[in-house]
Amino acid sequence: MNVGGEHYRTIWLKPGDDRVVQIIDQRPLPHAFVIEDLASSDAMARAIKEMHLRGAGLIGAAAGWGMYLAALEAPQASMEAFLGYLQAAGEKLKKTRPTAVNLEWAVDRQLREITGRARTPAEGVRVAHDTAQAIADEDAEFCRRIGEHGVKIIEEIYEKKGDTVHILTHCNAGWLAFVDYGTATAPMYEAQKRGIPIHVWVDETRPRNQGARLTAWELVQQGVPHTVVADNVGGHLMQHGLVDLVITGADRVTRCGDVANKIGTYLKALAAADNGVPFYVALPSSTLDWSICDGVAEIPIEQRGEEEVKYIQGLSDGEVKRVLLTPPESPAANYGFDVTPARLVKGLITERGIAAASEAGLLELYPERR
Ligand SMILES: CSC[C@H]1O[C@H](OP(=O)(O)O)[C@H](O)[C@@H]1O
Repeated sequence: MNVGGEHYRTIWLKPGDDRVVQIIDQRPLPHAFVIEDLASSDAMARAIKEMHLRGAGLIGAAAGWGMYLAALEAPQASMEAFLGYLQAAGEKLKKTRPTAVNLEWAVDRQLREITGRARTPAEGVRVAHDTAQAIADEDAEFCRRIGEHGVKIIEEIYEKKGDTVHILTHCNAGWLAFVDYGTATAPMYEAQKRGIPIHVWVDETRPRNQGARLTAWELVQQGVPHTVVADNVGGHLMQHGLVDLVITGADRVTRCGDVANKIGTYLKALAAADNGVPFYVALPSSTLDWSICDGVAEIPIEQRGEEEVKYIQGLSDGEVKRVLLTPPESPAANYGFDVTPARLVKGLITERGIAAASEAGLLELYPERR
């Protein structure tokens, strides 16, 4: 990914100090670009919970590196004490955010690899390091492949239309939400590379405004034409033929194809269905939860603090400020995610190809899950 012409990932081990993980702190974006050092598993847990970093794939990679930091700080005297510390650190990391399944998946993968491959704490540290790096590299590679599969949808629309393809996206499922490329944005970047003219409608995504702050910033960095719209504009745009395609990310997708994603996604899918606009969801397989089918009943939905709804942050006189938006007495509710039923999803763009949003469709791409 591109920041001021320089290539960055969203998370990496600090050059020259392999006891420190570095991340892009997403809180001051788009007004300041800040790199943060994280030197303990507690610091990583805090960074996930307080959303210094966010997005399903990135919190998975962060959990992987968080377990590596836990391995460094764990007692090294016996394997039993070492593993006990890692179990507890894993539980702490898993509790930070409940909806994106990547977090749980990365912690469990680390525990499995360490218990299966290490005989001493020193070996455990090495395995934790290699596994964290593998999770991050895999995330980037899977997103790259999602771009290659997803671009075919854009290409097809362009061939029929012969004019700019207008794509609507919600929240930030871009490279900031993963290790590189992103999911919803990967097909857009691939289209741009292939010379297909695109324009992106960016939902602002209240209350934290990941669309207005992060997706818009990413698209500026990549030079992709886009327009930020208030969250409620999508239906109007679709009614007037101004959206050819919707692509969003996902935080958890059930084996039956139900999709949990940022609050407001469901309303976009309803509007898309009513207007015959294809609604696609892009995700790596680390976002699939094979253990559940009914997303509305079974996916835990994160509720965050009311201050995220009541206050808004922006740049004023060169300073990032936070101002109160509501009467101070009004209580606010902050549901972070909603579930879009599989019937509203035209297809799931994965690293292995595009699947129908159904158990049969997913099993065709992932036969080892049968
Ligand atoms: C597919 S991950 C991007 C994703 O991240 C979101 O949530 P958050 O910013 O709260 O971590 C959201 O659901 C996006 O679509």
